[in-house]
Amino acid sequence: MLTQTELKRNAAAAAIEFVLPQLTPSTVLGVGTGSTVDLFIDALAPHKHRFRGAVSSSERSSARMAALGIPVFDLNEIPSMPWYVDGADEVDHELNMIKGGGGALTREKIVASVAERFLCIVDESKLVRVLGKFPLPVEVIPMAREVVARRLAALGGKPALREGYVTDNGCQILDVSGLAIDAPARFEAELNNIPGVVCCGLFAIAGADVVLMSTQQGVRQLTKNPS
Ligand SMILES: O=C(CO)[C@H](O)[C@H](O)COP(=O)(O)O
Repeated sequence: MLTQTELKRNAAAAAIEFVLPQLTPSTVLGVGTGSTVDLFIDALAPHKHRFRGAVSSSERSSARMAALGIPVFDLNEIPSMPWYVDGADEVDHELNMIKGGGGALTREKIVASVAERFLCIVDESKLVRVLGKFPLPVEVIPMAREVVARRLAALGGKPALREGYVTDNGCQILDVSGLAIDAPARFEAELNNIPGVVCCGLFAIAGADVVLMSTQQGVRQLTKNPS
């Protein structure tokens, strides 16, 4: 029986096999944040001479890549990238995701928006039928925290401040439990419209393009159903 860390390592290894043939000396990769991505970064480092470098979604991933000799670029210098590789807290069968358990949701959404495609790497515990069991992270401007919390409660959620946590952008996070998100793109748009919300951890308006999901039987590739 593989442990969750071993499953994450297998997903990271599968992501290396997936992106490696596509790397050229001019490729800049988008790299996300989290324990699965940490394993991806470690596996990517030995191949650093095959591509130009990376744009990262967090100070944490930037520091890890820099320590391993992977050049890290400012997003302002990079107009496009072929792939953004990141983990997720939940993924549904339509490849909508909840992200932000590690607090990097805003930069993740920004970097992902610049990439042509999103490659999501998860272990099988992250696959769900309906998103929302994992509390949805919502990054808020601190002075609007209570205003936003009331709006989230009115939408049926139970927001809880992530105590003592400040994002890389100097903001706070409300983790919203009690949601069953059956129309993820519509709900994402609704949350985006609340003044004071910087970003929500729903990735549905633009979800993943490919998911590599590590299971006890091997890594499965999920792709978006053509709509
Ligand atoms: O969204 C994220 C960080 O903001 C991560 O991708 C998500 O929390 C999954 O993390 P892990 O790979 O550690 O399970």
